[in-house]
Amino acid sequence: MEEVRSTAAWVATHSSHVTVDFSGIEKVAETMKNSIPKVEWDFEGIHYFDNGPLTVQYLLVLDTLNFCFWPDEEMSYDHLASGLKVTLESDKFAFDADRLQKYTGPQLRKMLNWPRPLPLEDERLRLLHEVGFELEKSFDGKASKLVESCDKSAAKLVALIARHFPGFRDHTVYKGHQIFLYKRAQIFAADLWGAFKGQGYGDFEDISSITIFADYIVPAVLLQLGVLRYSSSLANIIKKNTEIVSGSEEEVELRACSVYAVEKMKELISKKAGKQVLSVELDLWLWAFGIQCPSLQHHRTLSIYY
Ligand SMILES: Nc1nc2c(c(CN[C@H]3C=C[C@H](O)[C@@H]3O)cn2[C@@H]2O[C@H](COP(=O)(O)O)[C@@H](O)[C@H]2O)c(=O)[nH]1
Repeated sequence: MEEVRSTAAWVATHSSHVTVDFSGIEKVAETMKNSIPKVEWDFEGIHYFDNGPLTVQYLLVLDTLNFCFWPDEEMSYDHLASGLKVTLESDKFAFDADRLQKYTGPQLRKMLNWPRPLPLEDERLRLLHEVGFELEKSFDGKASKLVESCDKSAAKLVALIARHFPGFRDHTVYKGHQIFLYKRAQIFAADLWGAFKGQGYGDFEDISSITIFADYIVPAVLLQLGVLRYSSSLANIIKKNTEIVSGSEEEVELRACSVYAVEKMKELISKKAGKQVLSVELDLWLWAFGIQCPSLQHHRTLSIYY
């Protein structure tokens, strides 16, 4: 999304807690120019897929709830993806718009096979209800209709989602400037593209316009790769597992500098390799690398956006 790229760049050129290290980017680009990383979408084998509209419904529900697992140290993304998959395989009407509007906490925990309250459980329910209500009101209850109305444009899909679903409006004000990150809206487009291998509901002419998804894993990976640098006070906060407030300068700089750094990395690798690399591909490689590093210390922000 252009407004994600340009506003993330504004943060990166005005930041102080997090800075982008271009020599780090150069080094990573140099190592990757010949072997551009290809991580398979669903490399874990945990997602529902039937090559049809029900998969689109599954991915929208998945990305409605795809945030903030860290408060429960036993919970991670794969519990969400696989729990929703099992739910849909045992009841193909489970994600119908009217059903989404009525789920309760105990029902959601049962879906995810979770023995205790989920992190931000009330918010997860509110967001599920919101998506069910809006799908019913504007898209005949079907996420596939939402995707069909975006003319094969990922950017249009992200804009449509931001317009219809307040819970996906991942933006903030940083030093008086509005910054757009749209992590869950963009990852929904990328999940469609990955699941359907660029065909059918995943056929986007402008998938190259999607940036990385500003979550809490990728910034930590970029720090480890020497692509990002943290101030000593920020490094300390993260080391002590102290929470960082949503909307704070530190949080916005962690997320936006990650987007900007990978956009720069993408440009450099594409130039060196002589062919276009996608941010979506770099993201998946960075994220997969991150979740395999058990010692990775990421920042902790309570957020419904990532
Ligand atoms: N940047 C980026 N962030 C991603 C993903 C994914 C999953 N992508 C699926 C698509 C294809 C693959 O096969 C994956 O299965 C989740 N996340 C974010 O990470 C955090 C979860 O971390 P932990 O608490 O350790 O599970 C949380 O903010 C979540 O929103 C990604 O791809 N990129």
